[in-house]
Amino acid sequence: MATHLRSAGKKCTVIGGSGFLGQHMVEQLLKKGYTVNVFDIQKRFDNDRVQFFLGDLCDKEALLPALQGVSVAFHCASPAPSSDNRELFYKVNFMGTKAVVEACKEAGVQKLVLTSSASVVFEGTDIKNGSEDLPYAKNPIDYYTETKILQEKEVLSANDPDNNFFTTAIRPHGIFGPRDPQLVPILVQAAKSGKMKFIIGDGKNLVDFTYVENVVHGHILAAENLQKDSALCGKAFHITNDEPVPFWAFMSRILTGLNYDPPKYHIPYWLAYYLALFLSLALWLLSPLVTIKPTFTPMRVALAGTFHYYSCERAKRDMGYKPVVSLDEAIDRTLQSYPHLRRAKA
Ligand SMILES: NC(=O)C1=CN([C@@H]2O[C@H](COP(=O)(O)OP(=O)(O)OC[C@H]3O[C@@H](n4cnc5c(N)ncnc54)[C@H](O)[C@@H]3O)[C@@H](O)[C@H]2O)C=CC1
Ligand SMILES: CC(C)=CCC[C@@H](C)[C@H]1CC[C@H]2C3=C(CC[C@]12C)[C@@]1(C)CCC(=O)C[C@@H]1CC3
Repeated sequence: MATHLRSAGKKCTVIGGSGFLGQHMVEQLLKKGYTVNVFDIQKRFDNDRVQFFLGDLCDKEALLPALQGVSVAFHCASPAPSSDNRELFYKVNFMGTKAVVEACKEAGVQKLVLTSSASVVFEGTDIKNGSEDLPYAKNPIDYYTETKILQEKEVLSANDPDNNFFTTAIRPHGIFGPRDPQLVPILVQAAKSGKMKFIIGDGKNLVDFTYVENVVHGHILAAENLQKDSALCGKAFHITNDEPVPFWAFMSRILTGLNYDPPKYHIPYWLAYYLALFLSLALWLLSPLVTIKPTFTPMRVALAGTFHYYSCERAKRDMGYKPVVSLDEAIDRTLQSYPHLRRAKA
């Protein structure tokens, strides 16, 4: 059945709809004929076709009005990974997700689609074409990932066909695209301050970077295929561009596309990792006196220096997923969307 027919008359709520992924979700859902509510702690855009509900997702009572008459809830809210705030991650990603599940059940929402992360299985060592059968990381790379694991377990175990409540989780990796506040802006900031001179390791490590529209496509397919007895119930799915790319080739392409020099000197992975670890320990000791956010954290070094790419075969098989925008096209569109970050040519 054509997607627009299946989605006719569907009402959904995007929790975290003011964020980078959330805003792209809203745009595509509207295009596909959904009626869209946004629930978020902040309002970051205006759209007459969207009903906004401002509130904290940890508060079940605040969530309930946003979920009335809704058949699908997309939960893509999270504190930013760079906030590095353990209590906040635990409160929002774990306790808050429990409140989301409870509120969905109470409001009679039938489907809950969580935005998880492929990092839930990443421990800082190589993963090549990893499937969803990999175990959750025993030693997650940071507090953010630790609570993404708790969150995913909470949502998947809430799948309850007897009570007409179905859940699934999408695990994207390295989302990028127009309006992303993380990847390109952080990279350009690092280049401006002369910190993008080194390639960590030999530069051959393959990584998934996933264009935001492909991630959105995966979420919408998940919602439309999630139903009683479907293979999606209570399961997680990798959504990638299906084109793993050397991490440093991707970074170099973004940098050169914005007129910055690509990194060219190599630094051994272990040296970069221990330098970053030493720096974060030093900054932690100094934290009562000064707050400095380092560009190179042990987590970022691990992400930049190891293989970590994932198979999306399960999503292809069970929901008919196929990336809709190629990596080349995605990079071009992304570069064009950041004219303000482009360095003027000398
Ligand atoms: N950006 C990436 O590369 C990846 C992101 N993800 C996941 O995708 C989801 C979306 O990420 P982004 O769009 O990049 O983040 P974002 O920071 O742009 O958006 C998150 C949104 O959640 C909202 N939010 C945070 N705490 C809230 C609360 N207590 N109550 C209500 N709303 C709250 C924020 O206001 C924001 O609008 C997150 O769950 C993230 O963990 C997963 C893999 C990779
Ligand atoms: C080495 C360096 C300073 C690179 C700059 C780019 C980084 C800011 C990004 C490269 C990989 C990205 C990534 C995430 C955030 C931004 C990067 C570190 C996530 C941690 C975002 C949240 C997730 O769930 C996993 C992502 C993995 C990749």
